[in-house]
Amino acid sequence: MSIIEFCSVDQIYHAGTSIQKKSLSAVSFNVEQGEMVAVVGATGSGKSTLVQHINGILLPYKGQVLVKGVATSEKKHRRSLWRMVGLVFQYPENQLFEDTVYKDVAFGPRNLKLPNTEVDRRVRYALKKVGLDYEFIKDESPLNLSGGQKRRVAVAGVLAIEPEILVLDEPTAGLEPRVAIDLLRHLKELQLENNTTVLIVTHNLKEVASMVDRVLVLHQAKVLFSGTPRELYSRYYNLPGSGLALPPALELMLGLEKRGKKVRTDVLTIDEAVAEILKACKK
Ligand SMILES: Nc1ncnc2c1ncn2[C@@H]1O[C@H](COP(=O)(O)OP(=O)(O)OP(=O)(O)O)[C@@H](O)[C@H]1O
Repeated sequence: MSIIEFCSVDQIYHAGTSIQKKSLSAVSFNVEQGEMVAVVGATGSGKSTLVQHINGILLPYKGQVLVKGVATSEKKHRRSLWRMVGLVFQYPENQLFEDTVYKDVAFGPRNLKLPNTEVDRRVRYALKKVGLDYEFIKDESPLNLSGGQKRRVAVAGVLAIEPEILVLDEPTAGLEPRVAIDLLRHLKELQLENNTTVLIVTHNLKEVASMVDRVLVLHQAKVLFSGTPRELYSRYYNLPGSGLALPPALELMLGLEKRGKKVRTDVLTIDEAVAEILKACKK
């Protein structure tokens, strides 16, 4: 059984009014336990709408979303769904409201009525997972932190709930590239160490292409493609309107191919591109 199943899901905002808007149309896909999936697509394609179905903030207008085999619409399972699925909204740092980092990260576990020792363990664990030094940062006011630090604290607040499924809507938006890559690296570690299922909504597939197992491309409320990043890039030209940018390593390979060099055109990383260039030089 897949951990997440979307079965022919339609979503309509303001249904039955003159301003109704279909933002998901017959969306079907599965996510396996422990997978890391990127959700990409042009602005307005339905990415945020889609991920808000996973913890039941939005319920399907038609069809079903199942998490561990249970429909998100089942009221009696709501609490366990919220514990299982951690959702990090766009710009989550706007929701930091406590006077210290410690209290902010502890908010979720305290809400779960966990004993203080367990709350403390989780705060330490979550801050470490996002690359922050517990002793250094725990008593700081969130207001005094840099943008990147605030983002990490906000993500730590969700990690402290220890969700089995972690959904992040544009987690690197507005961060400088070095900070963004570091945060993504920590999310990858979390996936690999804890078998956490991770879904990342992003405009920047280039940034995550080498770390995700699968990419889901949305286009005008529909799933246009679901497969590995390599499969996606090898079919890139068949995906008009997806608004995808190529990773620099792949652009380099396509440039070489245009100049008559026989190189692989499914590379994702600079290391792979270097290996191809060295091979081409030897020929
Ligand atoms: N609360 C809402 N009320 C009405 N329409 C909405 C609402 N939220 C989103 N929409 C519409 O649904 C469609 C999908 O929006 P959504 O935010 O899911 O797209 P997205 O792919 O996440 O876009 P972006 O990349 O710009 O964040 C858009 O046309 C949007 O205008």
